[in-house]
Parts: sequence; structure tokens; C-alpha cells
Amino acid sequence: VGGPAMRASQEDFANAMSQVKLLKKDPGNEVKLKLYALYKQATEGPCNVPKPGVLDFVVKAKWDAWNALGGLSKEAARRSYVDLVSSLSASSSGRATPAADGKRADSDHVLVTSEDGITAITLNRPTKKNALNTQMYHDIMLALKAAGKDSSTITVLTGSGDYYCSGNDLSNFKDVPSGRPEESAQRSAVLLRDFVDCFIDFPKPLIAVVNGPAIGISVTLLGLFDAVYATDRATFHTPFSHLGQSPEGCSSYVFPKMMGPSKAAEMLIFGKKLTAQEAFAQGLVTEVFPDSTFQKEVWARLKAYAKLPPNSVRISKQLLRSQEKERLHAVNAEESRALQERWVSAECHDAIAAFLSRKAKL
Ligand SMILES: CCCCCC/C=C/C(=O)SCCNC(=O)CCNC(=O)[C@H](O)C(C)(C)COP(=O)(O)OP(=O)(O)OC[C@H]1O[C@@H](n2cnc3c(N)ncnc32)[C@H](O)[C@@H]1OP(=O)(O)O
Repeated sequence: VGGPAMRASQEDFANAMSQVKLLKKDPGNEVKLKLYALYKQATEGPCNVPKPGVLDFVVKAKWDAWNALGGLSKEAARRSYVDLVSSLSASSSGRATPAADGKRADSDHVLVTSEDGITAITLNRPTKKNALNTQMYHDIMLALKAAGKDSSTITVLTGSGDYYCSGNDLSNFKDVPSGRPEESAQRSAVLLRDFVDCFIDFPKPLIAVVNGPAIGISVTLLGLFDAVYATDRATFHTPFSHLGQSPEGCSSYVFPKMMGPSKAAEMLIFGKKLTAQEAFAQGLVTEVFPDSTFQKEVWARLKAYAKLPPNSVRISKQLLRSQEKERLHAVNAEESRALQERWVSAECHDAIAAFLSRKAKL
């Protein structure tokens, strides 16, 4: 990614730092900690100052928030800071926000819980079928960075409501400042690459609990998970050509290896939607469960896995991934570059416009 995006981002960052002082409403301690952490990460990089004593509550809370960002790049931290300030400014001034549903986009859409050795990240935007808005990409990255370092043995991604995830929020395309589509496409490509990198580099077992239909990027990423458990109600759909786009999530490399080139082409080029059983037959899904017992059976299984010795599990995961890591990063970079071009194409614009004007549905 070239210099212009970086310079623009630094300018945005400086503006956001000024804006934060003008907020009319106090955003609350949790948000203030998040802002502090992102600011430190953006300006100084990962936290490497000694951990303060437990009795020094405020300093400890700040340190924890900064430390939780792990190795998040300065650039990604800057972007998250800018997005967070912009959503706060919008809500404090009553303006419409970039979020597709008109509400403030914040971590309410990505819930994180940690229990029984399992950190669960839940996509929680059921009214939009858990479509991923920009803030959610950032929140998932933060959640993964934290989960990679916490004491849990395994990490789970799942959805709330009837969908697992309907993929990229197509309304993200509405937020392009007029006259700057190339810049916006470049920013999105950087975000996409950073986002997928977090899955490639995730250091412990990552398990998808696919509670319903999955579309787009939520399907392609499954190739980077260590196990994928699906309800028999789930479907797997990657309609990239219909949207004038191209595959991401390393699927252009992982899917052909996993299911053979022609089955991968049916999905990734021609947009064939798979049932859960078909996805199982292609190796994309590890096991399919009846919807009526899905949650009970899967969580019982996960709790048993989470009792395994965490270090052993982590080392095995890393060994399995290490052979392919470099290649996956290269594929991710290439796919992100291709999408950057697709996003400014007429084919893509027409498809998104059709969805947004409700002329098209998958
Ligand atoms: C950093 C950027 C990275 C980008 C990476 C590239 C990623 C690519 C992809 O993920 S491509 C896949 C994109 N997804 C789609 O094309 C799905 C679009 N949605 C639909 O076709 C349908 O909504 C449906 C099939 C998911 C569900 O249909 P139905 O059961 O009839 O429900 P509704 O259509 O009424 O949906 C309810 C509500 O949710 C909104 N919604 C659903 N999915 C999305 C979405 N992906 N983007 C935006 N909005 C979505 C839908 O508009 C409805 O909203 P409303 O109630 O009308 O306000």
C-alpha cells in the first residue's frame, strides 16, 4: 500500500484528535479507555512498558486496554481511532452515522465472552443478518488480538439470530466521500488485508460455530479456521461474480486445495450456494449437526476440547499453520489488491446499487 493512504490517514488521525476534545457528551470510561489504547498504539506501537501494580487502578486499566491491542499495526490503530471518534461525533451531534442501520456502530455488534477455557466472539447484528460494517471489522480484529493472548484454550466465532453472517455490509459502499472512490478502495483493501492477516496469524485453535446461512467473506474465511461446525440449516454462498467482485480470505488458494479446482470454481467463480451437507462433502465443514441439537452438542464438544492442555494445543495449531503462513499472506495481499480494483469498477458499482435500491437480492 503506497504513501497516499498513509498520509491521508495521518491527517484524519490529527483531525480526530481535535474532534475528540469537542465531543458534547462524555463517552464513558470504557470508550475513553479504548480511545486511549488506540491513541497509544497508533503513536507508540505495541505496549512494552512494565505492567503496573494491581492497586494502581486507573493506570492498570489503561495499561490493560493498551496491552490488549497486542501487535495491531500503528496504521490499523489509527484507522480504528478515526472510526471510533467519527461514530462518537455523529452520535453526540445527532447526525446520521456511517452504520448501515443508522445506529452508532460500536462493539455492541461484536460481543466477546470468556468462560470454560473458551473465548467466544459473537457477531451480534441480527437485524442485518450480522452483515459486517467497518466498525465490526475493527472490533473483530481487536477481539482476535486479545483472544490470542488471553488464557483461553480455544477461540470461537459465531453469530446471533438466524444467520451466521451475510458477509460484507454492502452499505459500506455508501460511505465513500464523493470524488474519492480510489482512496476509499485503497483504505478498504488495507483493512481487508489486516483483517484476514489476523485470521492467518491467529495463534491458537479457531473454531467457527456456523449457526445459520453464511455469505461472502464469512464463508471464505472458514478455510482459515481449524474446525467448522455447522447446523444443517446453514448454507454457504460466495456470490462474488454477481457482485462484480472477486474472492478474498485466501479462498482462491485454500478452496481449490481443499475441494479441488472445479468445485472451488463453482463456488468462487459461479457463486454456487452449498448446503451444509455439500459443504461437509467438500471439506469446508468439519461436521454438520441437526439444528434442534446444534448448540447443545457443539458447545459440549468445545468445552471438552477446551480442557486440553492449552500450550500443547497452541503449539500443534502453530505447527499445522506454519508450513503455509508465508504463502497465505502473499495470497491475501494479492486478493486484496484485486478487490481494490474491483471496487472501483462499473460492474461492482452497478451490483451494489441494485442491492441498495432493493432491486437485487441473492
Ligand atoms: C473491508 C472490506 C472487506 C470486504 C471484503 C469483501 C467481502 C465480500 C462479501 O462479503 S460479498 C457478500 C455480500 N453480501 C451479500 O451480498 C448479501 C446481501 N444480502 C442479501 O442478499 C439478503 O439480505 C439476505 C439473503 C442475506 C437475507 O435476505 P432476507 O432473509 O430476505 O432478509 P433481508 O434482505 O430483509 O435482510 C434483513 C436486513 O438485513 C440487511 N442486510 C442483509 N445482508 C446485508 C448485507 N450484506 N449488507 C447490508 N445489509 C444487509 C437487509 O438489507 C435488510 O435490511 P432492512 O431491514 O431492509 O433495513
